[in-house]
Amino acid sequence: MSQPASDLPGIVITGISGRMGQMLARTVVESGRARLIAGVEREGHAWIGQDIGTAMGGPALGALVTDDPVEAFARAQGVIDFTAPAATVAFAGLAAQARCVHVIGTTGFEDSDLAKLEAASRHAVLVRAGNMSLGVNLLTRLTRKVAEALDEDWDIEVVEAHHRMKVDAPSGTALMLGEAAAEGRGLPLKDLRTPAREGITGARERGAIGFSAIRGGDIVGEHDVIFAADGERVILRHIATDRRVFARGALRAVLWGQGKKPGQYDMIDVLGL
Ligand SMILES: NC(=O)c1ccc[n+]([C@@H]2O[C@H](COP(=O)([O-])OP(=O)(O)OC[C@H]3O[C@@H](n4cnc5c(N)ncnc54)[C@H](O)[C@@H]3O)[C@@H](O)[C@H]2O)c1
Ligand SMILES: O=C(O)C1=N[C@H](C(=O)O)CCC1
Repeated sequence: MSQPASDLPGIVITGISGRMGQMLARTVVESGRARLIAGVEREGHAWIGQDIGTAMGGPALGALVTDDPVEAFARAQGVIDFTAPAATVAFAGLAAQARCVHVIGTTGFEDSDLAKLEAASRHAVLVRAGNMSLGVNLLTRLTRKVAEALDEDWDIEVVEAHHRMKVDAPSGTALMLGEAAAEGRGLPLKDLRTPAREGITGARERGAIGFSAIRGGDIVGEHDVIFAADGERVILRHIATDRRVFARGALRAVLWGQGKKPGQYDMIDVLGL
């Protein structure tokens, strides 16, 4: 891997040592369409001060890992952020101050976090999606269409599976698919969402949308949207086998966001779906 010396957009990756952080670093550098200028990690992390490439076990890239996002964002045009909700909310304020395009892949936000991201997007471009892959974003469109076409005789269930280290459930993708299904039914997801099932739950409520989560091994991300009626089922499925699909989407988003008006966007905007 080597970096082009040019006026390509400068990118900072937060959570650089993470599963997605490292995949993003490789994707940005290999693309030749952007310059990786710094990686951000938590204060006290073993990678602070090291070159990103050498910290990842490869050749040097001429970009360091830092615990100072303010300084790093000041030199950048874009921030790609797959970390954790509290970190992302803090980065959103700093990225907006630096007028960087902030691409957010982090999942697991509370409504109060989302309000803070909305506030940051008044000053800068923010692109957020619970899944940045082309396949899943296309699947949200298909889900909405199928939910529109089938009445409430068809029960909707979203089933997702991820690796053993994932900390949030349902996944951001499952929520995107649930929102798409609810949109197809003409209501917000909060009105249709079934609480997690355990014990004597009673029979299923007509029209509700249910979620189930599996956690195990190194599963990258699998999602089924099941439409179940008496005597037949329709199942829409996406399987991710490589995190590169998320990283490619994030790179596309950070390049797309350059020069756009401040506001909050998603991958449907980026992909033009
Ligand atoms: N939207 C998508 O397409 C997509 C795809 C994959 C993962 N994700 C989401 O991205 C997030 C990260 O996933 P992961 O598998 O890479 O997790 P991970 O635990 O491997 O990596 C997270 C990284 O963030 C760092 N971090 C946490 N707080 C920080 C802070 N305050 N400052 C700097 N760095 C900080 C951690 O040290 C870690 O290196 C999760 O929310 C996950 O659900 C989204
Ligand atoms: O590995 C993860 O964590 C993933 N998170 C996103 C989600 O919550 O849907 C996307 C898939 C991988």
